[in-house]
Amino acid sequence: MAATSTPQQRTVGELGEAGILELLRDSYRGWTTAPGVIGPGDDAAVIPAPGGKFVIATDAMNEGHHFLRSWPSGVTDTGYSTGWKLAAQNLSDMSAMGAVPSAVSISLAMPKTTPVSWVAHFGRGIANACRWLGAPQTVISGGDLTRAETIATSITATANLVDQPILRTAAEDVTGYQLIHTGNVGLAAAGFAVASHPEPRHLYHAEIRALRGFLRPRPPLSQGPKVVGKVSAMMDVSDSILTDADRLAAANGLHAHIDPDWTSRKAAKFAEIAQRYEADANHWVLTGGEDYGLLAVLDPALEIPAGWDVIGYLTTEPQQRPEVTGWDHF
Ligand SMILES: Nc1ncnc2c1ncn2[C@@H]1O[C@H](COP(=O)(O)OP(=O)(O)O)[C@@H](O)[C@H]1O
Ligand SMILES: Cc1ncc(C[n+]2csc(CCOP(=O)(O)OP(=O)(O)O)c2C)c(N)n1
Ligand SMILES: [Mg+2]
Repeated sequence: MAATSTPQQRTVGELGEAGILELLRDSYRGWTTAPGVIGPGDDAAVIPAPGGKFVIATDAMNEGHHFLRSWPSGVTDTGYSTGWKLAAQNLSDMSAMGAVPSAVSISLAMPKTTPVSWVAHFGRGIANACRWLGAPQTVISGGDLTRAETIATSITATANLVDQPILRTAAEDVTGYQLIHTGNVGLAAAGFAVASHPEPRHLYHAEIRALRGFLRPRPPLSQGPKVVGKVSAMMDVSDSILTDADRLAAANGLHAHIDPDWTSRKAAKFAEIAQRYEADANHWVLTGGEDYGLLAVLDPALEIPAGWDVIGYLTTEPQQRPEVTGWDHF
């Protein structure tokens, strides 16, 4: 190791692959084993799937497109928030199928100049998201480590079904069914505005809350498995209410009507921040992504599950939409 650098300045280039792996293993110590599990260290891991089938999905977060280490507003991320958010969004996809997470496999590509502390915080963020979001049974099963010009991360998550999976397409005709939602909405978009502000400024409590929602989202993980057998279709909201409600509706050959009163009620919470950032809070609620709430389709004859809001309904009538309804990478 170079004698010239302090622990804070050390980079992964000084550690080498084996050293980085050791560091990562250390940062999520205690998360790599469980009964019946063969964890990191072999060519692949072995994870129990008691139902005979399991749920699996991948989501990536790349520097410059999903996160920055240093935002224009002066807000910085040690790596912890990136790890947290990467885990959160993958666990959210599991919950949106009505499943309980079983494992996450982590891919990390980064420049040689990446601080060692970034990697340690990244690993800690993943483990802590699993713990505090209510998925402490999740095993960190391993991953992959490579070099790249900027940091590129992804997680492949697996989960076990509690019963049948909840798909985007319902088994029955859902015309006139209610659209229900649980979780945050508009909060991450407000936080994105705060983080992106071109210069540092004093942040008020509501802005710090929004920032936290953007950097470390809190998907309502327990709600997905809880509504199995109750809702007819479901997905999580990563891109925006409008984009994702339209996707859910289209998967059922329908259109999504979103209640303007619900939008205004949600937007009212962001009135002050929106004013400060010369933004439209309604727009944050409808077109902002990254809150990872759940959107589901419910038979109007059924009781609204606790913690969910009715936000609209499915209809055969096409709906008016703004030109841009949400996030699109391309
Ligand atoms: N590179 C890929 N190869 C194959 N399928 C993909 C790829 N990228 C995305 N998909 C699939 O396309 C669908 C939509 O992806 P995405 O919009 O990322 O979903 P989500 O919002 O749930 O993360 C998913 O079923 C996903 O598995
Ligand atoms: C540096 C930076 N620029 C822009 C954004 C905003 N942003 C990036 S991805 C995204 C939405 C969802 O991401 P995606 O990768 O499409 O998730 P998926 O649909 O696959 O779950 C948003 C609003 C951000 N988080 N960070
Ligand atoms: Mg995806």
